[in-house]
Amino acid sequence: MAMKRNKIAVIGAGFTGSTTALYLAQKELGDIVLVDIPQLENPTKGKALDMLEATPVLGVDANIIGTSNYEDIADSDIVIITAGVARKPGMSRDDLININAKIMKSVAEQVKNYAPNSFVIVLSNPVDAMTYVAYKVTGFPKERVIGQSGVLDTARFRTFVAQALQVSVEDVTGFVLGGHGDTMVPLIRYSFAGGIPLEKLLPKEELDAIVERTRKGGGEIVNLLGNGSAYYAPAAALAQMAEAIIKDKRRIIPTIAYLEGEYGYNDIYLGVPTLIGGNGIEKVFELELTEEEKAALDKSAEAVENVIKLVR
Ligand SMILES: NC(=O)C1=CN([C@@H]2O[C@H](COP(=O)(O)OP(=O)(O)OC[C@H]3O[C@@H](n4cnc5c(N)ncnc54)[C@H](O)[C@@H]3O)[C@@H](O)[C@H]2O)C=CC1
Ligand SMILES: O=C([O-])CC(=O)C(=O)O
Repeated sequence: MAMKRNKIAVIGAGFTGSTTALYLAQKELGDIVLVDIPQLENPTKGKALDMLEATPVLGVDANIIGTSNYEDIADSDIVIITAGVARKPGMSRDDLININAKIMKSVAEQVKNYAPNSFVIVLSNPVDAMTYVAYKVTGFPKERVIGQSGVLDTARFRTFVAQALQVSVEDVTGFVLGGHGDTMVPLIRYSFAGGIPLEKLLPKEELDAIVERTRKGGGEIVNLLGNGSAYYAPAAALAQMAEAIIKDKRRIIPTIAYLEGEYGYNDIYLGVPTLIGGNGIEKVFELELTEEEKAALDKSAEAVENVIKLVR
């Protein structure tokens, strides 16, 4: 049997979607279908063609098309959903719930119809609740519907730690649990630089400040950009998750997973450490938490539950 390239659909060809498509092409992970609404069909085709014309210079083979026709996502192996509205200064991610839930429902219906065997990776905010909507509407098994927050949140944490220590970002690992909001729970106890616990390398006040900056990391970019939210780092996170599935890398990375009893929560999507490979989410790691850490996670889960309640 002839081998075929993977097919990856990216729904929403705005800042995060188009940047993700470019990273996917650069990593030569498969052919890419960029989808946006009919009113933006020409700009979407234009972005795709422009990217395609970069491939000879980049030295990668990937077909890239732009479309507003969902038939074009037929039989995609992976569908990345970035469709929706981004927040502006002064807004919280949760303020997007009504408008983005509507968009997510319509997109998830199309994914269910045209790409029934795909792995779905959700970015649209509020992302924990949007991943829940995608899961319910597609009816796909929980292993195949995954949300992105933790790779981005730990990337921000790692950046700030590396800056403080003046060391390579590669040697810093982070660990963030909970919802993708200001209540997220970066766990210092599980974070290291070159295997050395961060608590041995930085004073408590400095670590506390890094935790606080990480929690508000999305808002920091929103305030700087003025009219939209982060996209380079979020897109890099999406490409890493797609790569983990396509190459069956069996990476241990934090993702937004459906919980059925893990950490004491039920019928909720929440950020937790997971094993990601060729079958999607292959495992949720349940760790012992201190009382203080568990209380912080409970608070974050409650904030997520309050939003999911609105779409359940
Ligand atoms: N989970 C996370 O860590 C992050 C989440 N986000 C979220 O991702 C979403 C996208 O952000 P950006 O790309 O910056 O926004 P953007 O506004 O640049 O792009 C969104 C695109 O979605 C399109 N769209 C709307 N309805 C659609 C539909 N039914 N089908 C296809 N496309 C549709 C819009 O036309 C637009 O082009 C936002 O909700 C944002 O809050 C952004 C960064 C990080
Ligand atoms: O802050 C936002 O609205 C976008 C986002 O989720 C992030 O950059 O973490």
